[in-house]
Amino acid sequence: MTKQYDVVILGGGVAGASLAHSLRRQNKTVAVVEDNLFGGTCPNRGCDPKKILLSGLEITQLVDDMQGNGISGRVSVNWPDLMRKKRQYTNPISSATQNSLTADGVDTYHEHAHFNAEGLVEAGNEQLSADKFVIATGQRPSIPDIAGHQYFKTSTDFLNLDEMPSDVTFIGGGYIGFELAGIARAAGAKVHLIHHNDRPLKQFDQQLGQQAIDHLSEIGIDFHFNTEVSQITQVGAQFFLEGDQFQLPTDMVFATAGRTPNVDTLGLENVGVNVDHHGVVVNEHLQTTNPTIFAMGDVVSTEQPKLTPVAGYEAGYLAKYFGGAPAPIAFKAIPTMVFGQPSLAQVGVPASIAADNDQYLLITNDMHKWYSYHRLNEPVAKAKVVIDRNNETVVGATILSNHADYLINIFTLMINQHMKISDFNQEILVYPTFASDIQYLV
Ligand SMILES: Cc1cc2nc3c(=O)[nH]c(=O)nc-3n(C[C@H](O)[C@H](O)[C@H](O)COP(=O)(O)OP(=O)(O)OC[C@H]3O[C@@H](n4cnc5c(N)ncnc54)[C@H](O)[C@@H]3O)c2cc1C
Ligand SMILES: NC(=O)c1ccc[n+]([C@@H]2O[C@H](COP(=O)([O-])OP(=O)(O)OC[C@H]3O[C@@H](n4cnc5c(N)ncnc54)[C@H](O)[C@@H]3O)[C@@H](O)[C@H]2O)c1
Repeated sequence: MTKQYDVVILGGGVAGASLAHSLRRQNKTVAVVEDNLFGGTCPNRGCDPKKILLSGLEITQLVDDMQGNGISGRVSVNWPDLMRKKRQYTNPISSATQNSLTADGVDTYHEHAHFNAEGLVEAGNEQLSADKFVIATGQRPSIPDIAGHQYFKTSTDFLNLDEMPSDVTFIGGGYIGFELAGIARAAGAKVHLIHHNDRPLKQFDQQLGQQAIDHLSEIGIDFHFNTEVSQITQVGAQFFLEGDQFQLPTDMVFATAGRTPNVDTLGLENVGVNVDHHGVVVNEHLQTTNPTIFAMGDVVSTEQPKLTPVAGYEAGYLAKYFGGAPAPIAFKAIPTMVFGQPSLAQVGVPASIAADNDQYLLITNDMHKWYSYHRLNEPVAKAKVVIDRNNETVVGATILSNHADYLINIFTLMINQHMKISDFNQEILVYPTFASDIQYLV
């Protein structure tokens, strides 16, 4: 028998679960179909577990930085213990998310969802019909198609490692490669990061990106740029990576070469939903080429970065749109950050654009001797701030520092609220803090 809903959501991740709760507040009948862990990537195998493991890097680095400045004696990461803490956090997530949906009146199906030839969603033995369907199936790690690709591990495997191997290699120098490399290094592994060109972290300011790489090289990460790995072979307990004039033995190799939208097994050809290389094609209402089917979160092919707050924002948009608000979706400036020691964060107009345009004033500061950074002996702390000369507002910022997260969020507020620098400087902020330093940065 076919079950009828107002809205059926494919994927119970960040976007799917959030939309389902919002629609229940409008008294809509809702079903969520999830084939893996409810809660999706971020809390189970992404942002949150990663950041628990990152605490090993934060704490060991802080203690290292302070040696000879009132702190003596090193600390080390106990990986199995840190992993236990991570699992204490992640293990309950899926059932808690599913229970919370059910308690809110959402029907949940723990099945793989796909559209059948009749245009209904099949979830195991059930057929689900709806006024509107929403695709929120996210992305999965891309595995480079090379000989021996079966030996690749993924970020999901990394975030669940019982033991940290002595020697690990990441192929792909983006967010995930850099973040996991820092975590592995702090846990005592010899770390290699291989990137196929000379422009890793391509979304970020090149100069500050290079300074992050210089620092990570100093703490022992081996970077191999302009290097294509074409083959992986297993030799005993190790893996042997080979490319043109390149050979590297390693204990474990991780594919961190991007992510692929989960669209291939959804039966989208049955319902006339167009996809491209980046995901589901949508219009300014997140509506696909089939007017009854919408898409949101990581699975959509849009220029916005694929991040948890973006997925949540899109879910919020669709809840309002389904509730009768007709405005197209609009995005403000979205901050992004590679977590590490230091972290690299960016929002708004990039420094590279500002440097060639008279409309903008580009202010660059080395802050590592400033009081807040000096106090903790931070080795690297730099900022590039872009100011619009026409109205004296901040329009862009890139920060390289252990505390970039604090600063980038404040710059995001200033940018999106079009706050004049003179108004910001009138605020009385807690001193001495990284936030109060912003008044010296602009
Ligand atoms: C290692 C890592 C670290 C990250 N760190 C950060 C970070 O620090 N900050 C940040 O903002 N973002 C981070 N992200 C990105 C963030 O996790 C995603 O942007 C976010 O999870 C997207 O939410 P979503 O709901 O669109 O997709 P997801 O959370 O991936 O949810 C999609 C769900 O759909 C399910 N699904 C897929 N196909 C089907 C199907 N056919 N039927 C039923 N269910 C299906 C999946 O199992 C999944 O649960 C990270 C990602 C990774 C991998
Ligand atoms: N802190 C965060 O917010 C955060 C953290 C992790 C992930 N994410 C999200 O997850 C997405 C995916 O992250 P990612 O790091 O996997 O992808 P990415 O696109 O950021 O980086 C992958 C890199 O690998 C390179 N590459 C591709 N094929 C390669 C090959 N064969 N050999 C060597 N290098 C290769 C690409 O040029 C690219 O620079 C991000 O775009 C982001 O949306 C966000």
